[in-house]
Amino acid sequence: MSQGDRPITEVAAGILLDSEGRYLLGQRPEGKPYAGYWEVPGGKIESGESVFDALKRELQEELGIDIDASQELTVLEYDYPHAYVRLHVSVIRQWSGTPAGCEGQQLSWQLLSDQAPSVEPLLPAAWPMLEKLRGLLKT
Ligand SMILES: Nc1nc2c([nH]c(=O)n2[C@H]2C[C@H](O)[C@@H](COP(=O)(O)OP(=O)(O)OP(=O)(O)O)O2)c(=O)[nH]1
Repeated sequence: MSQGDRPITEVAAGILLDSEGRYLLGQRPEGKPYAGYWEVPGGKIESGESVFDALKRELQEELGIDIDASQELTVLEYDYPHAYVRLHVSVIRQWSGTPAGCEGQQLSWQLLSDQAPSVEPLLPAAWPMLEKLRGLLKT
């Protein structure tokens, strides 16, 4: 699929939410676009994969955890200089294992009640995800 003449990069992103209202951010490793920026864990959906399949795979690869279920939160599009991305964002409340930075990335748990994360910079498209999550938890 494409947006104008730009191909769309489909991405699955997963917000891990713990019982204390904290969510997890990871820092993009060197070598990727926006290296050093903080993001919600996830990555590109490969051909033939469902959003959930991609999320499960990415969370295993990046964090070393296993998930059995996720809740769809929102779909967002963002036009970066390097790519036009469509982010399928899900919330995960249960997982097995302890999240670790398997690709050498730093991780940081953040309180959702705080307006801004204590780490920066955040990928631009991560902000609207956090707003959606706050909205979901208010209802
Ligand atoms: N995971 C994630 N990606 C995001 C977020 N916000 C945002 O704009 N993106 C964009 C950045 C990238 O263009 C794309 C994700 O691709 P990626 O480079 O992390 O994917 P990947 O791990 O499969 O990468 P690759 O090394 O296989 O190329 O989505 C976010 O919060 N989390």
